[in-house]
Amino acid sequence: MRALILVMDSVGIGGAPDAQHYGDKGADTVGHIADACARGQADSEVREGPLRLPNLVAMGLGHACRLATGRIPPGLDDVASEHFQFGCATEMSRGKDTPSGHWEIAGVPVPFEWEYFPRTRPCFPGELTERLCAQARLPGILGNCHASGTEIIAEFGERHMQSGEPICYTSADSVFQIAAHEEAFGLERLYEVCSIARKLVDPLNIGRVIARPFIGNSGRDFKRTSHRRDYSVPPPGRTILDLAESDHRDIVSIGKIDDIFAHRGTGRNIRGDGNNALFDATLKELHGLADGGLLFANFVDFDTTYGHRRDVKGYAAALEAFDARVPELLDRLRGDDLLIITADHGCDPSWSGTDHTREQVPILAVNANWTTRIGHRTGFADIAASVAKHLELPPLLHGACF
Ligand SMILES: O=P(O)(O)O[C@H]1O[C@H](CO)[C@@H](O)[C@H]1O
Ligand SMILES: [Mn+2]
Ligand SMILES: [Mn+2]
Repeated sequence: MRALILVMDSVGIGGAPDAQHYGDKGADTVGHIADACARGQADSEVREGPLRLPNLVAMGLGHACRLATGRIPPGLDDVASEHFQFGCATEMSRGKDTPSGHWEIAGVPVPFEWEYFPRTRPCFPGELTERLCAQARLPGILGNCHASGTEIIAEFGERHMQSGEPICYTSADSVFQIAAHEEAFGLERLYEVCSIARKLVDPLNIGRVIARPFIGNSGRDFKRTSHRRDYSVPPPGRTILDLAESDHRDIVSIGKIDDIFAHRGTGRNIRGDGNNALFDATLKELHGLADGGLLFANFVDFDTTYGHRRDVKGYAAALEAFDARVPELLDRLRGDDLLIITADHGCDPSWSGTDHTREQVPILAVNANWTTRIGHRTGFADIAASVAKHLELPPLLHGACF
């Protein structure tokens, strides 16, 4: 009896009742990708035609979409197998960011409002910039605005390599992001600057500082590397990971889960460069996961490589690639294991801007002993509540078991 939570980062399914407060009314990551595919607008060298996700659809993805928005997106209308349970969930936390989504999945909705940096230029308070430069011995910073991470390194990367000023930017999330060249500036040096920044933004109630290292020689070929690191504040309550740790369970975190939970209760952490490598790591670690253990994985490419880049074709291909690997996972499950595939927020690649979108998320579950319908859940915390019950851990403060 083990439990697995797989988060497809940003794979929202639309229909958030409060989406209009975020400027996201109508945003629908999976739905709009499926629409573009059906129109033949997502054909590429690696895929073509309608969106094909036979395995996730068999798990109930199409029906989860219908629960959220009232319609099954084109291509996802096959029957769900009775071996699986499906549902959808609205988020209770007010942030549509990665930590808020993951913490809520883990049983801790965010009870407060994050602070955000304004859409001005400069976006960071002068005092913060001055302190950072003084404490980290920097000649200055570049950027100092809201930006897309790939666009801003193309714009300022070369100047950064010459001057040694890191590129600092933010987004609609509560983040202070620092991009620097891995060789010219140095990876360890970047991490050091981020640690200093983390302390400086603590009193400002900023959720994360993010190191964004890149390589390359010019604006035309700069490429971000997998050495990204997130400096998050710890979750504001006991998560399913904390419960499992207190009970000495075997815990494995895959990908950036470890950073998102500020290394609390995250057990053995395995990194991987891209969704495929993360899937390999998930399969490998599942093999060694002890009875009563918990595996928590994040698949970041959907969000970082396609959602924020507003790359519909790439996102469609990434969904199909993930889907194609689902049977490998199902084959390796034991009869009494619980698997939940879900998401933390949306990032509709057809939407304006480059930020996340407020959406509902799918809950696709497999557990041989379950017959209950998951249906429409208020709050992602029902996932943790159900995992706690399954693993025979004490109940969490929030959430109701499916
Ligand atoms: O544009 P990039 O650098 O990918 O940044 C994105 O990634 C951040 C953290 O996930 C988000 O806040 C968003 O701004
Ligand atoms: Mn995310
Ligand atoms: Mn993101």
